[in-house]
Amino acid sequence: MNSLPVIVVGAGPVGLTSALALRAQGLPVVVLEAASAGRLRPGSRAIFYHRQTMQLWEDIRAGLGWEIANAGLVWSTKRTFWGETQVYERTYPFPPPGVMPASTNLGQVDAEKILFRHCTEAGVQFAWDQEVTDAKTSPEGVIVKTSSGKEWHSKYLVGTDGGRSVVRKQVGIELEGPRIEDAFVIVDVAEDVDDPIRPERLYYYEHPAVEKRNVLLVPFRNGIRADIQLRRGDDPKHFSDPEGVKRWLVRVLPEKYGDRVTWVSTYQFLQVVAKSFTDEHRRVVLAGEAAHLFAPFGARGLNSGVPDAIAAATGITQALNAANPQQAAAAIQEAADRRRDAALYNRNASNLALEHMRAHDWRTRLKRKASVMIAKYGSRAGSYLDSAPFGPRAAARQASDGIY
Ligand SMILES: O=C(O)CCc1cccc(O)c1
Repeated sequence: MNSLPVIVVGAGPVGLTSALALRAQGLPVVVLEAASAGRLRPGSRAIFYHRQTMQLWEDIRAGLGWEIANAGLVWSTKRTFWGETQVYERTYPFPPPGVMPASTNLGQVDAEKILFRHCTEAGVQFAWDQEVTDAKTSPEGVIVKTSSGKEWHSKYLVGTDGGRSVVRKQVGIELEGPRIEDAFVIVDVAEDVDDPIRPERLYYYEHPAVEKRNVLLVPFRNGIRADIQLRRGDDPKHFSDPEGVKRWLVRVLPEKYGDRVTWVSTYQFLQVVAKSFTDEHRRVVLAGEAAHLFAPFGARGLNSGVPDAIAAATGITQALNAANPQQAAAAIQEAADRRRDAALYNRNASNLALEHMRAHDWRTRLKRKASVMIAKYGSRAGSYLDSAPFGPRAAARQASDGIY
């Protein structure tokens, strides 16, 4: 059987980005996807794309970053409350023409539709209904078996098949890290386009209408994401079954949204990173959720999956053009190590956000309380309260040239 230069496993946003980045290098690409053509995954999932992410998309495919920027909703005001008191507000000016917004907000399903169209226009080949059942690497390449009974041979493979990645398991790479005990319920509601809420990101510590639970509201194009942080001892079902969702949702959003729920999910977040982003033969590179899973606060999931995908494509291109096998292996290892370093940095950033929200440590509780007391006298304390639930603003500098 002829060996393809590279296969991508998984047609989610990171897989589609890998495919486009490989096409940008002039390589033929086949994407294997377990689902059938046209599948639509429920839920908003990733909704928040940083400017760097849109710029990376624009770099690999002219017009793509801008299309996603324009398709999304740009909220320019963020506000934070402690109980009933507003402790911070900031409004950003709209960027001048030609400058990408600092972020845009678009449901992952809609971003995927745009990425998929660009992939087909760029000549990416898709093989649907191809659930990977077996993946083996050797010094020569990769052999993948799929549920359809087909066997696929390639020199390299990008594993973007999500948190339960079969590719990762097949090549014997484990995820390391904890599961956070606190539970969060995340709800999407459809926006009322004739009478939308103001496009503002709101964070409430101790929301008075929901017995002092923390609540985050993030508007995105045609929708709003509402997250509630449950208390220890709360029964997640009480907040996530249809009646339960409605009970708390209509206390944090106008009543009409109680009948506009489109998706509900309960999470206990994993904060895990793969032990290695490549296999022993340097033939597979893991990217996105196949390589790391973080809590969404700080939006470091897809925003780091995109640079993972591009690093994998660059490493594989270098390996295919390398003068000898040692040089090829070094190119793959370098890409894998760089993105693993970035993932460790991103996990730490996400851990800091979670620790701030959970406030299990007395020092965090003290710092938060002190900040509330002085927030009315200056914006620094308020700014801390506003940004801390999302972790440090900085991207993974040392690890990834300033990208997530
Ligand atoms: O305000 C921010 O910087 C991030 C807001 C956000 C967006 C999407 C998901 C999430 O958990 C937080």
